[in-house]
Amino acid sequence: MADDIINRLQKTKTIGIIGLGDMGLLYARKFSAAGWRVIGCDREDKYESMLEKFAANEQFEVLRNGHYVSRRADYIIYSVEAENIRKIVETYGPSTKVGAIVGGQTSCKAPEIEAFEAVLPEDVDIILLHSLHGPKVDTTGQPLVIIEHRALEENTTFVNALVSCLMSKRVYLSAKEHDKITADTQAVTHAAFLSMGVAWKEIHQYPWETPKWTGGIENAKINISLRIYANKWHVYAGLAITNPSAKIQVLQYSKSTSELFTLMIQGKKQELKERIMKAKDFVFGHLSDSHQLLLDDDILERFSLSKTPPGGRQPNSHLSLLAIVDSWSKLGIVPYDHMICSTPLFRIFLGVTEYLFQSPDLLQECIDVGIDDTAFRHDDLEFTIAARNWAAIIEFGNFELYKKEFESAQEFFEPMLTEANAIGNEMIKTILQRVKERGL
Ligand SMILES: NC(=O)C1=CN([C@@H]2O[C@H](COP(=O)(O)OP(=O)(O)OC[C@H]3O[C@@H](n4cnc5c(N)ncnc54)[C@H](OP(=O)(O)O)[C@@H]3O)[C@@H](O)[C@H]2O)C=CC1
Ligand SMILES: O=C(O)C(=O)Cc1ccc(O)cc1
Repeated sequence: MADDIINRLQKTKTIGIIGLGDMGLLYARKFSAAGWRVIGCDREDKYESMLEKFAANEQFEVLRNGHYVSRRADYIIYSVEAENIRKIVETYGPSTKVGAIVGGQTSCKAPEIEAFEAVLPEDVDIILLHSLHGPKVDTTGQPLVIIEHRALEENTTFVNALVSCLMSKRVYLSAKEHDKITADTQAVTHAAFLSMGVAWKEIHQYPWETPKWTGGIENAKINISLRIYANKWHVYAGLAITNPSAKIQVLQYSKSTSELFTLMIQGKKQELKERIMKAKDFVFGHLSDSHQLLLDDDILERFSLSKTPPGGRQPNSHLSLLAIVDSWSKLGIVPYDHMICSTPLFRIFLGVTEYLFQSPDLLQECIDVGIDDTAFRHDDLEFTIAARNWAAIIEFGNFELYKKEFESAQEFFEPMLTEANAIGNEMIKTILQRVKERGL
């Protein structure tokens, strides 16, 4: 975008952020550093502490509550818990400045739009955002979804001028398209790693202390699972529970997991192999011979949390990876089509899955282990139960139970979360660099 347009807009426009948590703060800092006038607030009862925290050292202004932000800002971004979006918009929406634009950063757009349409005056435009990464990830090159739901052309120009400082890859979608794709790239991805965490907790094992889980693929599973458990439960609960497509997809993931596991314990090797090969063909069949793998086991080998030198890759049934390919195939999803809304975690999940399915010997080894080796039976049983439990919690939309399950595993992993986050950051940086080099 031309600098003169940005400069002109910066002289007249004010950006408002309601919710100065992790993502709101990221936006407030980025926009104010780029020269925009930014005002923001968090919950009113935290006003004094927010002033203390931010007034002296930040370039944005902290106000008492969302009314003060709404009446002054030309673009107001709600960056609050998904569960509460309706209530919060009902509180501050009527105070929106005449002719302003309103948007939100919540991870599922159907409830956000519903709230805005129900509450906002008609003279207010609606342009939604969703940065597809966590608050600690560099915004450069990451997907940023923009949903121009109800907007005059001059207002879309303004929002595009504003977000250009994030240097993200802008993706224009409808709210419906966004929710359908992110159900896969986010909700199911999280369901898989949440289930791994619960399974480890249930068998009372820290995977970095057990030689069974060594090697690159295992490092990716461990680091990502712990990365999720180091975050806030409401982010994951909100994006899964409020997204209707997520319920269907997470349920299929659980169904695929239990059906594959059943074939394993029944010893039905031929049936298992046929089902896996059929799913493989659907998901990866279109890749050309020159397709370069997103990841390989070696590149992930060094990101280990283990204190003892890595003993090299160990055989595993990789039920969690077999099940994602089976569920993509059952739902008719080609995950490569979802790269436009990919998060770092999804790219890693797809990367390790692709590696497994594109390495014929490794895939055969999984099938053999699944059928002939009982070493992973208990783990796979717990994984199957955990996947079903998450699917039920999401299907019934139970935030309280989600929180309880999440925090119980979070507590189990607590001693390792800081270290896992640090190593996870390094792993993600390396992988993103590689993905970038390949222009993906
Ligand atoms: N974290 C992530 O990786 C990403 C999150 N998102 C989405 O962005 C949104 C924000 O997430 P995130 O920043 O991580 O979460 P946080 O919990 O860090 O931030 C939300 C903030 O909003 C505050 N808040 C609650 N009610 C009000 C209110 N009435 N007025 C003003 N502020 C209020 C919260 O206060 P309190 O905690 O006291 O309730 C909290 O500080 C969520 O919808 C999430 O799904 C999107 C992309 C990435
Ligand atoms: O990459 C992930 O899946 C994360 O865990 C971070 C995240 C969480 C919520 C979002 O809406 C977008 C990104």
